[in-house]
Amino acid sequence: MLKVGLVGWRGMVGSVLMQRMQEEQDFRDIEPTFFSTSQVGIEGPVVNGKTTGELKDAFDLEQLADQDVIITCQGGDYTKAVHDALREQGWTGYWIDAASTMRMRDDAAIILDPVNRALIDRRLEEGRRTFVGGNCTVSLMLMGLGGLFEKGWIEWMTSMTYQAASGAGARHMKELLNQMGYLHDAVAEGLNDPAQSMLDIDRDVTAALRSDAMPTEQFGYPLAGSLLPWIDSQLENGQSREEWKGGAETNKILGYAPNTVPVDGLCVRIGNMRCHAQAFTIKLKKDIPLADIEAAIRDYTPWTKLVPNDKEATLQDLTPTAVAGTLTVPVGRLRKLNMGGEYLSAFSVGDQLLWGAAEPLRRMLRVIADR
Ligand SMILES: NC(=O)C1=CN([C@@H]2O[C@H](COP(=O)(O)OP(=O)(O)OC[C@H]3O[C@@H](n4cnc5c(N)ncnc54)[C@H](OP(=O)(O)O)[C@@H]3O)[C@@H](O)[C@H]2O)C=CC1
Ligand SMILES: N[C@@H](CC(=O)OP(=O)(O)O)C(=O)O
Repeated sequence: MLKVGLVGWRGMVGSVLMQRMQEEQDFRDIEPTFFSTSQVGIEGPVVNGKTTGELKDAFDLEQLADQDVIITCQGGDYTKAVHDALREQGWTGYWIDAASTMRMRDDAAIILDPVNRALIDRRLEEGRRTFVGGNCTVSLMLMGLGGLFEKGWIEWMTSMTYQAASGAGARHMKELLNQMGYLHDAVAEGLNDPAQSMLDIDRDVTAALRSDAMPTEQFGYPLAGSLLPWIDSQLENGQSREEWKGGAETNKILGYAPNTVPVDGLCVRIGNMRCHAQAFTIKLKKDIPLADIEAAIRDYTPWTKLVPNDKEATLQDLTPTAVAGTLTVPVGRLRKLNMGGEYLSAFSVGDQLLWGAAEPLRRMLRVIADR
């Protein structure tokens, strides 16, 4: 049975991974060992009713080297500290990672098997051993629009994102809720007073947003009642790193040479919990009929869902409220823009902790276990 070491299973992405692995009975086919960077020696999790022993030290290269597969959701610093050191020691196991650190390395493949299973199989045949989950917005975009790439119809694309707090981690999700509570508390009395004007209430909300008492330790700025048009670090060309990933990772996942299909846009954090949404402007190579476009999207993966471009269906099915906690990736608002028949608009939503983070990792483990 495959020996699998799990690191980072307690975090936000890791807990969703654990939940999905239990739902799908993945633990039946592996011998798991749980590691921690901070809780060594403490009892590990109970998995499908079975205890898993004491937590091992996630920096103990000898214990790690005993694994056939290591899955980590611990983050980039851990990857930097451990991966290369383990390889240098001669470890030839499979490393499956959620962090972005190694995504663009030549010796690593980005995994999103409903989209690039053939490429993953090729890399396995070539003897590659390092597999990394894609950036959440990129993976969710491809789960929705991969059918259009497969047809070769896209010349270029912009993606304007509406990204959830969960992309920044559990503590940020808590802070978002605390910010919402703080704003509500600041005006609760006035809200219940019919004599209070909305203008006065709004003024108090703005004052609360700007107040030093607004909880902003994690994000650094108010997100609730506002938005943050910058995600990840700053690059010299004015892009955020999150925006850069759109073009770089899309082309790598599809096995294209860099920038074969240019993808760029603006990435924005908004006040929702765990679903990333994206608005796309797609420049088609030619004027493809809308019905053909809809068919290519509808049939792409079992999880891709075409939402008719009407108001009721859109507000019912194309929102974080409808999608959170599910694997469905709805795509809607499909219409030709006034710029001409080659210009298509689209909108999609996806749970960034599932297809955006945990799901491709557990499915890669399955691919390896089934070999
Ligand atoms: N592919 C993608 O799009 C995404 C990738 N990621 C990647 O996954 C990494 C982990 O993200 P995320 O899960 O949000 O990070 P978290 O901060 O939620 O968890 C990371 C680690 O923090 C430690 N930790 C300390 N205190 C606690 C606590 N109270 N509860 C739970 N864990 C705690 C745990 O390690 P220990 O048990 O060792 O103490 C845990 O594994 C990111 O750094 C990023 O690289 C994240 C989101 C999306
Ligand atoms: N940066 C993403 C989440 C994430 O961790 O992405 P990446 O794995 O590419 O660093 C967000 O904040 O929504």
